[in-house]
Amino acid sequence: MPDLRTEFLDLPLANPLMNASGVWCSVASQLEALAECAAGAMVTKSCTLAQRDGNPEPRYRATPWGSINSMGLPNEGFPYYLNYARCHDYERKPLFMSLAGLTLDDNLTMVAELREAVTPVIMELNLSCPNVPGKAQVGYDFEAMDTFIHEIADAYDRPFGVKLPPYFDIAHFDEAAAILNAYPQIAFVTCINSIGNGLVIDPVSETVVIRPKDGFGGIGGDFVLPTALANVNAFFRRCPDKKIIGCGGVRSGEQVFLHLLAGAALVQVGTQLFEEGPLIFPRLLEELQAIMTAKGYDRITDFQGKLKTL
Ligand SMILES: O=C1NC(=O)NC(C(=O)O)N1
Repeated sequence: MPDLRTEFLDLPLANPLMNASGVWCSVASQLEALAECAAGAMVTKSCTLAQRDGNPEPRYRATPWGSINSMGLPNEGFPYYLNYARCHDYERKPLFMSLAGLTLDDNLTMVAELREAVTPVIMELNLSCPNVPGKAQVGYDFEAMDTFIHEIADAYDRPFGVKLPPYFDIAHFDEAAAILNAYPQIAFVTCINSIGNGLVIDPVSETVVIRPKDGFGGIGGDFVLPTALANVNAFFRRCPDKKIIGCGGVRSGEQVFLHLLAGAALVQVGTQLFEEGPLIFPRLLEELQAIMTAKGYDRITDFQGKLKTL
């Protein structure tokens, strides 16, 4: 039976799977379900300094190929998730905490408090929420991204990671990686967040399917897989001293396999977890093991990051 165990930042994990921030991780009951499920790690919903209701509903819609969402960062506020982080059983699995402050100052306030808190939680700095009306994604403003990371790295004393939007231009992969490589404290890069500001239209009602922003929202699911794999592999090639966490388009063991092949150390599940719940994890692990058995791989490192080119 192939061995799915792995490690991340010197922590042992039962397997490389975890939820994507925002899915099944907003309140304690969901977080407890993730702590008990088969996933090797877990991350909290991106939090802002204060509690937020988020955007008006309907703000999420599943489609045959994935999903569109404009949640607008609804969350219980930083203290709620910091309290959960204090109570989490780290022997069971690592916990990541996603921060998405609406301003640099808010992020610095949260990071300063996280620094003081005695907890082994791993910080994932979300630079890529596409759904807060009027707020451009920091990940698409390289000067702002450099400033945010510089200030936050200064204010925080531990390794952390960043959640990036998808990039679509080689020059942008180069520029983003150059910024990240200037900060050894950035231990990992999570690629990708949803593809921002897509538009799903119902042909029968001739209407958009979500209320916020005239129906514009982040796209997840099957359609984003090639872009997710490209971003994972682009940063895997450009940031040899950092780990890459893959996110986007995972609905079966095959896509987990592809993310790992492209260079991901861990793989996050979003849309399909939203639809299927935490029982998706045993299914994905079984499917991944079947693929590894068929290919004669005994462990993840037998193929991780070993994508071939022609
Ligand atoms: O970073 C985020 N990405 C998304 O696709 N949606 C959520 C949100 O809107 O809260 N945040």
